[in-house]
Amino acid sequence: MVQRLGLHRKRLTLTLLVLLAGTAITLTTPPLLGAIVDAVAGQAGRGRITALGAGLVAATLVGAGLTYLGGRMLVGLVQDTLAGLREDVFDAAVRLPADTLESSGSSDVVSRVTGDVEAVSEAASGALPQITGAALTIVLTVAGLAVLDPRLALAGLVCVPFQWHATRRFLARSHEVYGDIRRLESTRGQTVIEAVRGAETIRAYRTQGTHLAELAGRSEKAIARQRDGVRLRNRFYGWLNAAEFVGLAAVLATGYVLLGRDAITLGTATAAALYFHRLFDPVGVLLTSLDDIQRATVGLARLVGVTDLAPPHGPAPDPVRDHAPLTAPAPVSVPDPAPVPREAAAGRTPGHVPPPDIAVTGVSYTYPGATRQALRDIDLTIPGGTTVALVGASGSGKSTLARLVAGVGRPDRGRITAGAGTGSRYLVTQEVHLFGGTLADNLRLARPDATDTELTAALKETGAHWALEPGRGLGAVLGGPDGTPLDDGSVQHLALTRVLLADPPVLVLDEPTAESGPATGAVLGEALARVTRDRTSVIVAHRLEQARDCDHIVLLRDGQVTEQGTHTALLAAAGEYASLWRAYTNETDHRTAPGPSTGAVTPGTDKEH
Ligand SMILES: Nc1ncnc2c1ncn2[C@@H]1O[C@H](COP(=O)(O)OP(=O)(O)OP(=O)(O)O)[C@@H](O)[C@H]1O
Repeated sequence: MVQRLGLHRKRLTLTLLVLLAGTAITLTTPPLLGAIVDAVAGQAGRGRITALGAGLVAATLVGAGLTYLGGRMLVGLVQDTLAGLREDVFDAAVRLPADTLESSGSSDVVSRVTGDVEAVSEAASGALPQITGAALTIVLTVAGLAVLDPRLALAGLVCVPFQWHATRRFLARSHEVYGDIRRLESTRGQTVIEAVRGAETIRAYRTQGTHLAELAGRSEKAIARQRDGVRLRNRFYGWLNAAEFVGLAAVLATGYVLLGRDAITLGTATAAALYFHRLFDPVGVLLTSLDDIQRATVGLARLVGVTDLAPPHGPAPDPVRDHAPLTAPAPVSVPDPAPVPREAAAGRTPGHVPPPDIAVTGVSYTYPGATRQALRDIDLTIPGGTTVALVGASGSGKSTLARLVAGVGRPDRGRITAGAGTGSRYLVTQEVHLFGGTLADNLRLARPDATDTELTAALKETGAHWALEPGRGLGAVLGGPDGTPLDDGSVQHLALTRVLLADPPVLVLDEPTAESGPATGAVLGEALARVTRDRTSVIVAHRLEQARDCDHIVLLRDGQVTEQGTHTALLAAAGEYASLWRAYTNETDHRTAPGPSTGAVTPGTDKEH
């Protein structure tokens, strides 16, 4: 912030000069009033009194005008600086590592880029000009009071110990209280967002009561802490009022004594009391602004926290080491996150960047807070350009391994490499989103510079002809309140088309083919075959049919690899995969619609990661 203000040094100097001039001119009014009192008491001529009166009016008008102008200039300067800060924060937020976003919760980041920016913005545009004006007024008024009569200035200092005590007590507690308030508000927001996102699941499991109770508990905690904040402020203001009372009483009593001894004139005593009274406002503003400053520093700390978390700009990081950053701005569960290397995007010939080998060496992983390892000592080699299917019962670790390969999260032990620092990995998760906007907008998320012809070609290549039918097309608005709703299968079809546009060398797909609508299982299967061509792909295969068509199959159980090989080899080995396949084919023989989940226990798709 200070660095950004430094960029406008000349503007800042001019602003401070205008404010200084305004304050200095305004401060001539008490001595002018004192001179009028003396002129009246000494029965001076009407001409002198009129001249003094005219001077008073002129000083008031010019002082007020300059102070107003200086304030406007300062607000403009601060707003320009804050606009830059907002851009920095937003830029950093969209580059946050995906697992950082997931572990801190999206509402925390949202509250940082909205509530916290707002707190800083309010303080900077409201409090900062006031504080600057107040500080100038205090310095010049105390100087004026000392020039008028140092004894009266000393008398006024009686109020300082009261203000000191009040401020120290306030500062000692307020940082903690305001920090708590913002944190509690953010967890309350998180509960609401989670409940809205998981509304279907909550209804299905009839846990509305538990969620409401949790929300009520969090709200009560936030309100109780807000009450503490109000109490703290009230006590602080009470002490400030007492300080003003004691100080003014001391100045008036000293003036009375000095006047009695003829040491000062009535005009000087009047000017001193006016000067002191004039200090009330700026001192009050300065000390009560501490309130805003405290809230702003809490907000600023959280904003800087966001910019510190984000990886620095520069060459695209290797997602395995540095986590895959998000490319789309909003939701946490953005399905296709990793950026596309420029060469790949520009060249866009499949295989332009040679698909690298993937090596998984001794990888173990435990979710934060979990007691059981989700993955144990996994060793895998996936040759470049081949497609590997991960199969296994629900909870065996397929999604966890897929996400680690995609660079979302780091293994606790072991390492995963995908070529020597080559390009990025592209993840399509179970939660594919339709973003508000046209079909073209939704596709260009993967490659912003794609032409309409390229978008159309990609749709045709993945067999998404339904998207180009009359009444639809690239300009059709999808998602949002005015958009055409799309079924899950079609949304996934578009996600697969995006893969083609992004053209990543490594592709990770988790549950990419839930069929529905015009995008049937067969159509999606063909699209999948097309998008995995010429890349190294890892597919979480929930239906064994998908696994059969892959080059290599890896069977997981309890976080460990129990079998691996081609479909034919695994059938010949007559092990666990072979019996799963038998069970699967028997079952599909008895059904008209294809396939159950390989997750034999619970095939749920609303599991949260
Ligand atoms: N966010 C999480 N926090 C804690 N534990 C988790 C989390 N996600 C998954 N797990 C646990 O890690 C283990 C592996 O889960 P994972 O989702 O990788 O299995 P999966 O084989 O993909 O299952 P499914 O077929 O149901 O998607 C399971 O025991 C699961 O309960």
